[in-house]
Amino acid sequence: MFNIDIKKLLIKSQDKELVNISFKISNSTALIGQSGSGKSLTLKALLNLLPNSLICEKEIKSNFVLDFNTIGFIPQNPFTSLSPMTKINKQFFCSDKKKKEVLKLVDLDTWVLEKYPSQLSGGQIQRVIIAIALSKEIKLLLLDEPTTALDIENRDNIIGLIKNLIEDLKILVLFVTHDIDSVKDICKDMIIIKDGIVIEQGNTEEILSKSKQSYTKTLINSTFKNKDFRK
Ligand SMILES: Nc1ncnc2c1ncn2[C@@H]1O[C@H](COP(=O)(O)OP(=O)(O)OP(=O)(O)O)[C@@H](O)[C@H]1O
Repeated sequence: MFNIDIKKLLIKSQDKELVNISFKISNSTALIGQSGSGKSLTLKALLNLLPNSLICEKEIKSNFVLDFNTIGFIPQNPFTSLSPMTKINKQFFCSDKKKKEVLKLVDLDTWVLEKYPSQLSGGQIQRVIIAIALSKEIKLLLLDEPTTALDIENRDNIIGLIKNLIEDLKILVLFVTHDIDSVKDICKDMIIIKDGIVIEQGNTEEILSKSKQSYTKTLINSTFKNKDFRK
């Protein structure tokens, strides 16, 4: 199985330390924290897409090469993520055979290839974006609140799809979300961050049921609806 050991990730602006964390990913892992806690910066640092105005120091060990070919990224807003004037077919960079294969993985038929993004629903576009990510041989999938812009039915479908993909493809997942219900469904591990610092990390079920950290408890209580899960 793949694994990543982020021994050091320090992100600073000219006058402020924004993120200073270390964590391991050897499973499907959720990254949870309030707005402004440093989740998106962490993903951008892994993608090497931080703005030039920020300083980043990182020390990462992994048992595969971490680059654009091995990392897939699913953004928050599917509606602005694809080129609006280009048919879906031209937004893939792989063979027709591979397109068919990955569209099947996300439960879409090849008819979508002849459509423009505006002709698809939000859930369909998010599936296309996941299919594009899977058209490379990725080993790590970064998800940045991938269901925020979707209605509840599409949200549940996409969460179900991601869960199946993790099980079938055996890839690592780092899942940024505010939705603790879906963390329970998808992620074996979780990392809680606050103001750029790791507050707690470990097994999801243990943290959700036994955390002693007041910050974690507040996060869980404010967003976690399925109370029966907690003991
Ligand atoms: N380019 C930048 N320059 C300076 N500070 C920044 C920059 N980008 C983000 N920040 C600051 O870094 C902190 C972390 O931001 P980040 O976007 O990672 O938060 P987040 O946890 O993803 O929040 P949200 O859940 O709202 O998306 C915030 O205080 C933010 O204002």
